[in-house]
Amino acid sequence: MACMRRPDLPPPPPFSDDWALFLDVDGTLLDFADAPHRVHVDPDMLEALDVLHRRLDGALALVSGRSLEQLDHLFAPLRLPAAGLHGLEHRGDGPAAKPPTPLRTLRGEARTVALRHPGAVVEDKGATIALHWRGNPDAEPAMRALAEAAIAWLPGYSLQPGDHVLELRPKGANKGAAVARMLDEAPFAGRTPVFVGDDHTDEHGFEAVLAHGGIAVLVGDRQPSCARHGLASPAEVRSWLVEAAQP
Ligand SMILES: O=P(O)(O)OC[C@H]1O[C@H](O[C@H]2O[C@H](CO)[C@@H](O)[C@H](O)[C@H]2O)[C@H](O)[C@@H](O)[C@@H]1O
Repeated sequence: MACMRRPDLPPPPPFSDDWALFLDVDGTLLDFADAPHRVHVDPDMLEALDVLHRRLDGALALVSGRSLEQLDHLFAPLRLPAAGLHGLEHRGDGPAAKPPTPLRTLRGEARTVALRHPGAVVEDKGATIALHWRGNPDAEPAMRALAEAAIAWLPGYSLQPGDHVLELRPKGANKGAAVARMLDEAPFAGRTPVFVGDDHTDEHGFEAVLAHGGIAVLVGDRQPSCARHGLASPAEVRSWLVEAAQP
């Protein structure tokens, strides 16, 4: 896949009712906040998502690093199709495996570090754990050191870098595999897939939709990227959705 520096990406083509729309959440639909629970969910965007979900006959999904539980809480009263934990969690699958003991040990140690660095956050998502330092960048070295030491005791786990965060999560699943899985099923199958995302983990989603003849839309200016279309910011994504939802 040719992933290049493309500084000036054109906006996505006009919205089409034959799309299957896959949307990343943080940094795409939502502006970043100092901590995961401090994000604001724009009510106009929620209404637009509801309209577009129905207009696409259900083929609109959230594809996020957050858990399904978090997504349903944030996007309530909507309960959209979704893949959580970077593709690890799918609706209808059984409960995720219990977190291994070293992950629970790490959680305790990371909470101690966070207490020493007010603003740092330990986000426990069950099978995965995210160590955040956006609210206190001084916590980054200690959080990194903890995560890097813990990974040696976590066979089957990998370190997932993100935006001011390092996550420990089971290997294997990614957003591209989640998109491919949904594209095999109704109501997504047979539609033109479109993935909108901002982060490194979204590149897997971009590759999956491009492999199906679809459209990849990068939010922001991270480079290099496989995306061939772009929107400048989450605010621009929200305006784009609200406009597309007009009758
Ligand atoms: O795949 P995404 O939907 O983009 O989720 C990626 C991670 O997003 C969240 O963390 C990020 O957003 C927080 C709120 O703005 C911010 O405080 C943090 O610095 C960002 O990394 C979420 O908390 C994670 O669980 C997701 O994996």
